[in-house]
Amino acid sequence: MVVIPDSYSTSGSAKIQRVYISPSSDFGTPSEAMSRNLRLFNESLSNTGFVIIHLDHDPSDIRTAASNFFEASESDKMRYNFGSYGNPKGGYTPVGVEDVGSTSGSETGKDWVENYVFRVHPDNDAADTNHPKELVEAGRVYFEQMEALLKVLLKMAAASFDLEEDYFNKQFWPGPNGNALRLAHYPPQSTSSSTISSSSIRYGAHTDYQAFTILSPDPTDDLDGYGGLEVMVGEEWVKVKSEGGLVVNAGDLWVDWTGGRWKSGLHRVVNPSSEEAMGKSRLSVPFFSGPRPETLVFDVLGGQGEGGGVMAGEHLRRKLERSNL
Ligand SMILES: O=C(O)CCC(=O)C(=O)O
Ligand SMILES: [Fe+2]
Repeated sequence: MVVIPDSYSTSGSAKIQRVYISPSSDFGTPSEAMSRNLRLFNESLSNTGFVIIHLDHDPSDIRTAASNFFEASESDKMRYNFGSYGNPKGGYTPVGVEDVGSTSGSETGKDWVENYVFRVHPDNDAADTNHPKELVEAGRVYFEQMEALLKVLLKMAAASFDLEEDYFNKQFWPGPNGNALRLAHYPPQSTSSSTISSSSIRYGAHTDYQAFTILSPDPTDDLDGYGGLEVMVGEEWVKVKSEGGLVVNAGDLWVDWTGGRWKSGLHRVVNPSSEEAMGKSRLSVPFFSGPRPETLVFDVLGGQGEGGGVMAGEHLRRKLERSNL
């Protein structure tokens, strides 16, 4: 039984809503509860670009596998570096390479994060590249859970705009699509790193590049002094309190798909402010989703219009180039 905490108030009238969903939700026969959830989902994404999803979910296996991996020495981890961040094979990227803020014009310098990325689909099987076995096994299970949830979210999106149930799902499957799992590890900041400048934060302000991102945040994010994920609502940075839910946000493509009705919320990960939290690491697990790269994304309500539409893969490529400069 999942208990949903009270809906999440932020500044002004814009609220990040909490929505309970079950993976077996049938959007073809809407019930009263379902209509309410759909309304909150739509409202939350329109006002903030974020929504918190509560469901039966246990990320402990992937979190344990990721923590074990990041504990290894730098040279061991570098054996799994297969190129720049965003390369098709994924793999390990050390601290001091990515600068995600530059994709949205914010200047905080290199991000204080190391990460591991992989994709699982028939034409780009994670097992074909030399990924660490323990990570891939736990990752494969988690990836499948995220894809199941994504399918439900895409149905909710279609229902929000009175489109046929599989309107968006058909743009993702059959793949290969833009889905990718990222394991993000933010090392303790009490130990200084020469690759990082003093203006750096854990992850600079940015919007996500594709469709939905489904994030399992670090549970300590809810505590005061621990930093963590923040989203810009109106003119204010607001701390995202997941309270056990998964944080879902709409990436840039939703702005194109919805003609701007849904926001691609600007977000960042800030440094801890308490002495205690500075000595702790943070681990988050975002799952990014995107349609097949050749998908032309245009306003589903307004039509394709004059020269409208953005090619999903092209948009992703441009954003990744900027983040690695
Ligand atoms: O670590 C987090 O909580 C957020 C990560 C993020 O924004 C991203 O990977 O795009
Ligand atoms: Fe993000």
